Amino acid sequence: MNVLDIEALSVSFLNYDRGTERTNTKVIHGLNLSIGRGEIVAVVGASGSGKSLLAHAIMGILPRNAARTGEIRMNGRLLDEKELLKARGRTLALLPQSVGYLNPLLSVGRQLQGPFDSKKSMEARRGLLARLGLGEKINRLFPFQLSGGMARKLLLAMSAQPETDLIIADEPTPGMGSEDVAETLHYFRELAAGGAGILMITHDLEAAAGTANRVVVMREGEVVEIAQAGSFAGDGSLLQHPYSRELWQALPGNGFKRPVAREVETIGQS
Ligand SMILES: Nc1ncnc2c1ncn2[C@@H]1O[C@H](COP(=O)(O)OP(=O)(O)OP(=O)(O)O)[C@@H](O)[C@H]1O
Ligand code: NI
Repeated sequence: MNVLDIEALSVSFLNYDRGTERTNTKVIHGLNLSIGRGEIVAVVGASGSGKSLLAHAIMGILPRNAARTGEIRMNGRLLDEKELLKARGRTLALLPQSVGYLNPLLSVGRQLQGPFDSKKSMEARRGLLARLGLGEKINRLFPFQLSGGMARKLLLAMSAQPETDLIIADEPTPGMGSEDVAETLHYFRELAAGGAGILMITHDLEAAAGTANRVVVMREGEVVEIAQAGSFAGDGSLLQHPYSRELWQALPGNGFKRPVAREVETIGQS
């Protein structure tokens, strides 16, 4: 059984313009995705393509003005309100994209230990921080005293739960040095080896291709391709969609080719 099954997920926002006029903006269109036990699936795509909203839809934390259709199942069970309440922070973990999720008024030590966290989770978290080079001293610091990379490590540690089946990591590594990035990716591989499913949203296509089993390429709310990670190699000819190839070829090691902007494509076609 898969850890995660998403069927025909769509998310749209209802916005009120000029008082009474309502506009409905679709930001995710008919998305299908499954993650098996022990599998790492990366999600890549330009800024605004809907990656974080996908994460928030799975976690059940979309903003109030968002409307969602489609089905999301975890371990075969529909993730409705009741299931989400049981799963979040236990079998379902989120590593949020923004360090703004940290409480500015709590020291690191106090953020790290929620009221219901077991000794086992605390051991996992402290162990992870130590692996990332952060010792006990960090406990006394407050979020404003942390560098971007340190804050990111704290978020990673806070997401650690011994019973996690599915972890949604939204940009886990920006601001981290290369050794810490490698350590973080290694940690995800360990989690996967233990049977967890991992959805890793990232701008780092090389890290995605080097760590994940499959890579989901999103553009403007749509999945253009779900590729085997190994297809991101050479000149990208194993990739099905031109946009996936563009992303791959835009990397410094692959020629730095500038991606063709959507507008230019459209003008070219008309
Ligand atoms: N509360 C909201 N109301 C209306 N539109 C929203 C809201 N939140 C997000 N959007 C829109 O949904 C789209 C997708 O946003 P999302 O945050 O998922 O992008 P992303 O792929 O995570 O981008 P990034 O790589 O910059 O993190 C964007 O166009 C954004 O403007
Ligand atoms: Ni995002």
